[in-house]
Amino acid sequence: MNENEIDQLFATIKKRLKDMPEGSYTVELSRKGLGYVARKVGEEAVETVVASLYESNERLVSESCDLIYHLLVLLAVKGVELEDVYEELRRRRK
Ligand SMILES: N=c1c2ncn([C@@H]3O[C@H](COP(=O)(O)OP(=O)(O)OP(=O)(O)O)[C@@H](O)[C@H]3O)c2ncn1[C@@H]1O[C@H](COP(=O)(O)O)[C@@H](O)[C@H]1O
Repeated sequence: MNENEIDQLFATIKKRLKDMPEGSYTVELSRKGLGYVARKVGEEAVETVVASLYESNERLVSESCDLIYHLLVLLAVKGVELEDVYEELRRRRK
């Protein structure tokens, strides 16, 4: 399978949540609970908006990475597969 960066990151996140190694930020985040992870997604979304309006494209790229990472952790914590998201995107394709 031709895995992209997002597929690879999601696989790593799921592995961290399965193995629960110490020192992993993903594990640290998941231990704080669903509400905390969900709030982090909201916080990173706001930071992405601020970067797009008031900062550089470099900052926008950086905040987008934070947003994507935290969204992937949220999906993994909820047990949603990235493939389900891809499928929905394909369903919407015109
Ligand atoms: N892509 C990421 C990634 N993007 C962002 N972050 C973390 O998200 C945090 C950004 O949020 P903040 O700026 O709010 O940071 P913070 O103040 O430390 O966070 P809080 O105290 O508010 O929770 C930083 O600590 C970053 O390290 C990430 N942490 C991990 N990854 C990747 O996820 C995979 C698993 O990482 P570990 O779980 O650390 O092994 C690896 O491939 C990593 O490269």
